[in-house]
Amino acid sequence: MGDILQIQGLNKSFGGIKATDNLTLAVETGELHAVIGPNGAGKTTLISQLSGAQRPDTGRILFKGRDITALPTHRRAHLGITRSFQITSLIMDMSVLDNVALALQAREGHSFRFVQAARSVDGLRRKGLDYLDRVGLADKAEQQTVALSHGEHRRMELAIALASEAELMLLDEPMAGLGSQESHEMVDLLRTLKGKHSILLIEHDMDAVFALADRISVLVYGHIIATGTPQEIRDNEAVQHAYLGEE
Ligand SMILES: Nc1ncnc2c1ncn2[C@@H]1O[C@H](COP(=O)(O)OP(=O)(O)OP(=O)(O)O)[C@@H](O)[C@H]1O
Repeated sequence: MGDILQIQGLNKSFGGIKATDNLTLAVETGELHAVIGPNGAGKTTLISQLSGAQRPDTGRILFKGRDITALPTHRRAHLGITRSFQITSLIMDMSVLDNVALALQAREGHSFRFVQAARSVDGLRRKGLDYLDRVGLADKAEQQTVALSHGEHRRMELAIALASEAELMLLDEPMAGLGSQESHEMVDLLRTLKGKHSILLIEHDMDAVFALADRISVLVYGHIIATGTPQEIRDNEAVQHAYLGEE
């Protein structure tokens, strides 16, 4: 299938701290690739460089073979890369359906100011409801977003990510703050995306990571120390050492 994303020799420092240290990693088309690592390993800094929120000092990022290292976030989004969860995009005083409608409009390149008019268009409304249905929120469509629970907000974020129809989804800690029942539901939802989108998942919940990932890369001090299947990562001594070292 080939690689949808190639990260080549990426470096990013903050003062004396090397948050990204000669990082090389590839995400195969259609795979769910998780990046795990101890606190402060550089996961957020990596995803920020992939979304375009931060610029690497050196190194290259290729999306479908094209060098996107210097492109701003909106250009990357247009090419088919979306980042979700950690930077929330929900507008709390709008309805649940309007939030999804906004994402659909953004994809189609309309101005957000026309959301009311556009929502009345049957097609957009139907599509929005369809995405909400896929995350189990169709019955909440007309509610104010602020009235929903944290778990429901996370599912809304997923609906918005789906509405972007991105080929590459950067999922930044989708389980954060979820209870165990909600986490299970989120894992089930994310499983339904497998194969349809290429996914780079950053997540602290190891049960979720090992349940979902096709491959896992382990980041320590900004550097990938191992990449492999969940079983290979479980059995890897350097990985065990890195985690045991943390505890
Ligand atoms: N803007 C910044 N200025 C200075 N140092 C930073 C900045 N952003 C990140 N760092 C440092 O870079 C390192 C990597 O941070 P990063 O947040 O990417 O790690 P992380 O793996 O996402 O951590 P966590 O799992 O706790 O979210 C840390 O030492 C952090 O303190």
